[in-house]
Amino acid sequence: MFRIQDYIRDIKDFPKKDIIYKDITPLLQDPSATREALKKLLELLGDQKVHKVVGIESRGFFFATLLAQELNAGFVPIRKPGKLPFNTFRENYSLEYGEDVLEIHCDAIQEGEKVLVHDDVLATGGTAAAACKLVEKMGGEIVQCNFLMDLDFLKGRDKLNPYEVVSLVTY
Ligand SMILES: O=P(O)(O)OC[C@H]1O[C@H](OP(=O)(O)OP(=O)(O)O)[C@H](O)[C@@H]1O
Ligand SMILES: Nc1ncnc2[nH]cnc12
Repeated sequence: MFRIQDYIRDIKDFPKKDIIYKDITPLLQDPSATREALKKLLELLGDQKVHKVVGIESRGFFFATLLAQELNAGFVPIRKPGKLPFNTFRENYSLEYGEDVLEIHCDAIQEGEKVLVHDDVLATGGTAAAACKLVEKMGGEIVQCNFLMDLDFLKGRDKLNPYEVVSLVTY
């Protein structure tokens, strides 16, 4: 039986002391495990219509592009500041080990589009909440926020209260 946790390894004190970093590169290296994880994310979405899949830099990009292909939806990157070449909207946020800004292209989402937000890890929820704010500012409707894993002790779900939140494994 497929267990995603068998493909996620803990790296102690990365990128800072006292952080146990959840590394998904073992999952990405294994095509059948990647397929299984993708299948499970799609099962959790069900038959909800999606126009755009938003992936959050950088680890959110991997599965967001796969999800977009499977759903016949567009892929939209949300990136760290200064990386997107066209006009952007931006949002400040804080995360488990620092502060940052996220940006999205101003023409990436149209009013009324249904949007799936994907990232690899839900930790404090600051990143995903900022991504959702950007989407909603543009008139997008969040269908679901999905994650490979969530770190329950950091209470990220509390920041995503209005949305449906799913993940493949909870730590
Ligand atoms: O729920 P939060 O506390 O906001 O944290 C979760 C975010 O932290 C990680 O990204 P990171 O900023 O480390 O960037 P990376 O994906 O480029 O490694 C992870 O991929 C999520 O995007
Ligand atoms: N512990 C963690 N491991 C991997 N990504 C993260 N993003 C925020 N916290 C994280």
